[in-house]
Amino acid sequence: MILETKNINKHFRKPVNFHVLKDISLWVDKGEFVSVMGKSGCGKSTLLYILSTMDTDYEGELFLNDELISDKTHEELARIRNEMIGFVFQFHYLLPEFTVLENVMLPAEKLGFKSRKQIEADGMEKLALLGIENQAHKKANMLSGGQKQRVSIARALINDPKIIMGDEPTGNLDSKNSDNVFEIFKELNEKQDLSLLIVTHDQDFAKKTDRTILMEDGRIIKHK
Ligand SMILES: Nc1ncnc2c1ncn2[C@@H]1O[C@H](COP(=O)(O)OP(=O)(O)OP(=O)(O)O)[C@@H](O)[C@H]1O
Repeated sequence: MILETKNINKHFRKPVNFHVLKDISLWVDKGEFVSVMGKSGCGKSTLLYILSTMDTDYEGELFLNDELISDKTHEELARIRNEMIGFVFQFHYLLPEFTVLENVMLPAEKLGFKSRKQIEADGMEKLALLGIENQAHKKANMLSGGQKQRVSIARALINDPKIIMGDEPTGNLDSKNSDNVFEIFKELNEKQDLSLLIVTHDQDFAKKTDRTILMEDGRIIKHK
């Protein structure tokens, strides 16, 4: 399994004690494309922060690629996260004054394994994969919403992650661009054997994934 949790519980302590995630046990198989749905406020983003190792304040066990990682240090988690996980958010968080290519290169430069030349070549390869290599040298703020989201997917792919996690990556797009992002995910899933876990409010998007995890009030109520 690429991702697994056993009995994850989380409480927000302030302003009052609030049991936000309750006994969350889930899994994503290698090569699986899974969506997460549930009403606003049910805990999807909170869960994604934990799964993506950015939040470590919880009880329970988290496994990535069959390795227990809930007991790792912050430094170890930063390395694991950079190597294993790609993120796509609702808002793209591109640096507007940087070029498209520079934005895509950032996570690889942070990891520091490769030369700048190699990272540049990899960045161009990812942009080509998403059909936007001709935008590489434009400033990020010059692009349309759909193009920006494709850049953020290229950025998520730069370190060849094992899994892509998304928090409403199509939430800010019109239906045409939304379909386009789904097709990109599907192609990465099929051709590159990439696993995906995508939080979405979009029924049509969720229906097309291999499986939908349904949440309600901090619990998982359905795995299929
Ligand atoms: N830092 C915090 N402190 C206290 N409560 C919080 C905090 N962050 C989120 N919450 C509460 O936890 C619950 C779950 O929030 P979360 O953002 O995970 O929901 P969500 O399912 O992602 O919602 P949406 O679909 O609207 O993005 C909500 O009731 C929210 O108000």
